[in-house]
Amino acid sequence: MRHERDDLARTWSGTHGTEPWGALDLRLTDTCLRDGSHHKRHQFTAQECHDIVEALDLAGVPVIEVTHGDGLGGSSFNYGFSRTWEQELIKIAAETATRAKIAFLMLPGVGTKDDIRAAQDNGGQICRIATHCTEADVSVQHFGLARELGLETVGFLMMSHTQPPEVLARQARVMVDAGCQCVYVVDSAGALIMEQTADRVAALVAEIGDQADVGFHGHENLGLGVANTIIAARAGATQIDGSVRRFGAGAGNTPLEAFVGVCDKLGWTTGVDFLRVVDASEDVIKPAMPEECQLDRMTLMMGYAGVYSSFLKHAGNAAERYGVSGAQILFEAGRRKLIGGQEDQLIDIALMLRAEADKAAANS
Ligand SMILES: C[C@H](O)CC(=O)C(=O)O
Ligand SMILES: [Mn+2]
Repeated sequence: MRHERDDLARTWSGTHGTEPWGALDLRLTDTCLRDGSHHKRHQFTAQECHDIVEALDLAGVPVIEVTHGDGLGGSSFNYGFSRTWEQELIKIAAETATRAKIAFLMLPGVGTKDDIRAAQDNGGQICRIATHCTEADVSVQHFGLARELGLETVGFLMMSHTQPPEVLARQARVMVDAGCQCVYVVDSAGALIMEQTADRVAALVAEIGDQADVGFHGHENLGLGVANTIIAARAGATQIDGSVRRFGAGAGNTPLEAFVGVCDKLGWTTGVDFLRVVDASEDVIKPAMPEECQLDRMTLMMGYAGVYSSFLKHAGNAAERYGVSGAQILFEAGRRKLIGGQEDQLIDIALMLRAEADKAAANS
């Protein structure tokens, strides 16, 4: 069986000719067990965490992110309570992985410094700190602590579509000066389109490339996850996020298994076994998903209006509760330029839409 798999991989890899960007070497992070937590409404079981980590580790995925969808401390009334405590999930992941490093996410203000210490005690090795893309300054003390603790550090500039490349580059500089070793352009809304991704990544590479890596985290809300990720890599991103089977917020993340297949064909190195990661997708990830991530009216609206992907379930809940259109809630959220942490405003928007509908009905 192994022999056949090797033959198959040899037959199909690099079949599309010379890649003008050369043979890139990328480090992939799977985020099913963190970004997918939004899609799963934070209901991962210990067994699912174990099985997913085991399968991804076997496929050779080098980094696996595990945390509540909104990062350490996210289990709350505002964001949704976890079924299994995230520190327990991190511990299970670290005990299960034989090769992969376990990463965890934290948003300053949602998580605390003590949460970072606990995540490290439970086996987390990479501390990823996320801020809105104009607020990198709130991450300074957390990067300082993470480096002091000997953790590897990654910075997340969320909602990167809202700012031009030069603003993002300045924010990346703040993170790097604080001790961040890789800054990600994070397309939280799945709103970036090809060259917009490349320009942002290139600006970060020009600003911090001699001191730190640049990464890219994509979402599928306009169906551009893989395309944006390819162009990000060509622009210099060397750390790449995705989720097997797109298991993530909104329409999901860049499908990691598809991206691995593309890399094989381009002659880029990821260290991930395409056939094994496809098996993981079918046999382990799919059964753990509540349903496939959909490219539908709601998620397309997120990409179109530039809405934070994590708002999807909150908008759906508000729409159901007040009998209004979820897509209209998201459209208005985009118009108001809401950012992560403003989930409560989705309720305000639903109430406004309800009042407008009641008024229209009374006048008709
Ligand atoms: C907390 C968010 O879900 C982080 C993220 O994955 C994104 O902004 O995208
Ligand atoms: Mn995301």
